[in-house]
Amino acid sequence: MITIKDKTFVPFLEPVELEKRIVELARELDKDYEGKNPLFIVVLKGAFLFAAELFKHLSTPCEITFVRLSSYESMGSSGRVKQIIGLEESVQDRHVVIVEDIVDTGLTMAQLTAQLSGQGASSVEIATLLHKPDALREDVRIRYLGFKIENRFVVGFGLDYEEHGRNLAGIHVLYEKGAE
Ligand SMILES: O=P(O)(O)OC[C@H]1O[C@H](OP(=O)(O)OP(=O)(O)O)[C@H](O)[C@@H]1O
Ligand code: HPA
Repeated sequence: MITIKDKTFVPFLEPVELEKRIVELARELDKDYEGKNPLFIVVLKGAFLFAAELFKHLSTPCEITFVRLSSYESMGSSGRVKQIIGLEESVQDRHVVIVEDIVDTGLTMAQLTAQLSGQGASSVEIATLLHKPDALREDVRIRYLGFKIENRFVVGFGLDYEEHGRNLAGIHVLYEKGAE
């Protein structure tokens, strides 16, 4: 068990499990994007560790860029997506892969995919480490998925609770009595 601020979290996905699955995702991406010079767009802050691990194992020639979007406040969605750092590159006629840490309500991904398609990308796919199907409120199609998880709050491996816990090597879930 670990304590972050006022909350207790318990281990949920170990670093070795994460790495194993991320290597598999990198292999799939290598196969699907060979010769396509994809543009990977990493959504900061949460996706920084997933992206780092993924790109270490990816060998297809590609470009990597970053945006910073924010919608989650404390332990819930604010219902609005703020663009803190936007995209510098043109996506016109590019094969784009969004690299995200988690798809929760789907609001962030629904807005970003619509924006990129509207800007003339040839294709837009989502690669996310985690997804909570029971929390989804938008029509979002995930092409590359690490783990489907229950609708419970998680931290670690890039994900935060009130900006803390991003540096944890594994994913931890909020401890709720009776939910273990
Ligand atoms: O599916 P949704 O309900 O839109 O939630 C997912 C988004 O929420 C988190 O970002 P957050 O707003 O916490 O910013 P951060 O990445 O800087 O922590 C996460 O990194 C996703 O981008
Ligand atoms: O479960 C979560 N934890 C941390 N950040 C998040 N952003 C969306 N869902 C989550």
